[in-house]
Amino acid sequence: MVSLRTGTVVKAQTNLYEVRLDGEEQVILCALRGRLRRQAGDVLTGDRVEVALQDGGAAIERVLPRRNRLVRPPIANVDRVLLVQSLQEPDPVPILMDRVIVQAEAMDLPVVIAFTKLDRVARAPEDPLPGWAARLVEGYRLAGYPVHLLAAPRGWGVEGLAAALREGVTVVAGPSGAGKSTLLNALQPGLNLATGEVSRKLGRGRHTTRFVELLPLAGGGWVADTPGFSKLELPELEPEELGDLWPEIRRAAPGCRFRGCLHRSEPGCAVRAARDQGQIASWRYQNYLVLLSEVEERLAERYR
Ligand SMILES: Nc1nc2c(ncn2[C@@H]2O[C@H](COP(=O)(O)OP(=O)(O)OP(=O)(O)O)[C@@H](O)[C@H]2O)c(=O)[nH]1
Ligand SMILES: [Zn+2]
Repeated sequence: MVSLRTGTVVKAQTNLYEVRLDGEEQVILCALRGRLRRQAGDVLTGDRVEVALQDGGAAIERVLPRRNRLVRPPIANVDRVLLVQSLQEPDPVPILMDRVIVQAEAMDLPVVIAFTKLDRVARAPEDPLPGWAARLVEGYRLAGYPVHLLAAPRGWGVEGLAAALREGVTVVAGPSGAGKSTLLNALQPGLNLATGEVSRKLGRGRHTTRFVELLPLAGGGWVADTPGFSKLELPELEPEELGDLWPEIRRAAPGCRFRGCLHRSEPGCAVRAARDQGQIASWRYQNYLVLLSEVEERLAERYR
């Protein structure tokens, strides 16, 4: 008797796959069905698969269509990017955050922002933030991103973030030392990731071939054990496309006088008007201009 079931690959290794069948807690080890075997490596962590269960054995029969896929880490069907950034040590560099966000936006991935180490800049979770931090949070909230403020070792903000990650698969991004491992440990007390471990797993060492694993979170949902978006390069795009990757610019742009407005110095620019009215944070707008120049320079180099 063969029974066909669907499930999710939680860990793809060479020719061996850990699959969690829908509706079950347990993870089973699967081989690949012949025809798929030639394309090993085409089955990724996060893939939705059809599994044939037959006395004693389990084999992946088919990979169901993917909604998306990341190259680094190799993972399919990502639901969101969690951008983790400490409020202090390392200090936030907003344009670096915006570079990560632009990459996620280019893939249509929702972004959730978690500012960690709140206890370094506030005595209590409700205390007002220093001005610079308040402007940072405000700018991202104006853009429409959910922003969480946390101090995981004190339990501040952990529940709210857990609720935001309850569904689907999350890939974490953020600089070394931002508190990613600390945060994941707070979200899944069984994990016991050594602090500093996430980046070691990043594979900054050249020879690391490691397998991405989806870890279940205590409050529901899954998180990839390997961070993504560590490259700060912008995706290939035309200058006119950059604004689409900034939600607050995207919303205002239809009001611009000229189609193809780059929102720099064109007359009748609704994006600049929105900035003047405080609907777009001026630092976000400035970062957009910096990245716009970068996109233009890269384009110019291509024709040189
Ligand atoms: N005060 C305070 N310290 C924190 C907080 N979160 C993390 N830390 C500390 O910050 C340091 C770095 O935290 P990690 O969790 O290792 O950071 P990471 O992002 O995983 O770092 P990499 O693995 O290098 O990418 C550790 O010493 C943590 O104890 C926090 O909310 N408040
Ligand atoms: Zn404009």
